[in-house]
Amino acid sequence: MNKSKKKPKSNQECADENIKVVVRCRPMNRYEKHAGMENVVIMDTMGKCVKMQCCPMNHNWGKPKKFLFDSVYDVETSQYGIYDGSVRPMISHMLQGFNVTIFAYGQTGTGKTFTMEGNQSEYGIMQNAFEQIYKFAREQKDKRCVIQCSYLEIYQGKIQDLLNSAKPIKVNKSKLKIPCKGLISIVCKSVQDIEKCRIEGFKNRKVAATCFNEHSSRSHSIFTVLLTLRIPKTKKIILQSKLNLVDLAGSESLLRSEATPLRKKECCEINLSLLAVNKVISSTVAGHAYIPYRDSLLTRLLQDSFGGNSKTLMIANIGPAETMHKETLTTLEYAHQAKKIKIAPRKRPESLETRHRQARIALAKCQKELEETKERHKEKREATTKLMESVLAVLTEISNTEETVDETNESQNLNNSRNLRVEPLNKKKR
Ligand SMILES: Nc1ncnc2c1ncn2[C@@H]1O[C@H](COP(=O)(O)OP(=O)(O)OP(=O)(O)O)[C@@H](O)[C@H]1O
Repeated sequence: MNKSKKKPKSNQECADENIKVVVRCRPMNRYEKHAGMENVVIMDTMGKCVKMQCCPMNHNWGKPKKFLFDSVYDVETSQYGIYDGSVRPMISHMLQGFNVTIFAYGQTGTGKTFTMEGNQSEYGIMQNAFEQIYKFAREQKDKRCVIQCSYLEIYQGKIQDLLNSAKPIKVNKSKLKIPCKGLISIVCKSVQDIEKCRIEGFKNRKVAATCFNEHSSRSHSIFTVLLTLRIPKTKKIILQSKLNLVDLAGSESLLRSEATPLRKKECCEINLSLLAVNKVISSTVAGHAYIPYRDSLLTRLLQDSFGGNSKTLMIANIGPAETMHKETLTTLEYAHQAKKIKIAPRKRPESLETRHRQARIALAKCQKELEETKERHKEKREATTKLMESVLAVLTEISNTEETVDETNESQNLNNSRNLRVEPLNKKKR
């Protein structure tokens, strides 16, 4: 029998333009090199594919696992290389009015903070993004461009304002959307201003040495840039968009970390919130009606990036060493799954204008229908009145006729009775 087998869709075919997933592999660190570890990851930048060798530690050699992504960056890729290849187009979307989220995801010590924040010698995504945004702002000669920023971290299930550490952020648990009321937002007139905020906030982040990373972030951080473009005379907003730059804390194995009780507690919180991210990704991809955004603060804050009105870039950071094999595989599997999420962002404020226009059109349509119905009713009422009049006329005529008939009958009866001869009752007919 000639059974036509359905060709399985490759990840590229399922690709949704609104969520891009790229993978970046950091070089072996000093410790890994010193220990002479095997490299278990092959980064095929041209083929946009990551091949994962089976782990020599598990003596489980076989065919390497293959994962396709939107882009793949190997150890040779510079910070600017990843910016130019995958981040610049996202910032361009933001400058066109879309909300954009860029987040670094992966195991501890794989280079998430390095990718987002850079170091003294190389800019990270954040500084390069600021340059691009302010270049755009400078070009807006006849418009007023306002850029604001806020910077928060989620540490042990609490939100902390990194630009105003004195003020705790109240979490409104009943609200599903944005639970962080009171977060400070600073207007920044230049790249220097916004960079000052980033540095200031970065200093306030919870960082600690762990056995995997000397400067491990113990919290998830979200740096938000809000761009508003107005016409100076009318103050009308012609463009408003938001950029979320997210540096997630890395997942780490409790069993493998020789951690203090505090580090273990932090580790549990981090792993739980990352698990919540993974659950949100799985449920969204599976098309479940209920997506568990409420499982953690992180997923509540990132709700828009996974299923709402945002274009999203996920940078999955991995390490090449055999000791990280299991964690790298998990990161790649989740990143691969995230690629299948479908989101439909709308431009802002075009979306607002569009919605207003659509509402106006709908209103005009309703008014037209109302008028038509009124007209139809008027016609019907007139027809009904006419009909009623005709009915009345007919009824009147009938009653007149009846009266005439009655009168005729009465006079007839009278005549009849006059003509009647009263015969004696006892007279028999012959
Ligand atoms: N692509 C890279 N090139 C050179 N060095 C890198 C690269 N990626 C990471 N590193 C270095 O690796 C170390 C760990 O990186 P980083 O702190 O950014 O990891 P992380 O994923 O943010 O970790 P954590 O989740 O624990 O915060 C740093 O010293 C960093 O400079």
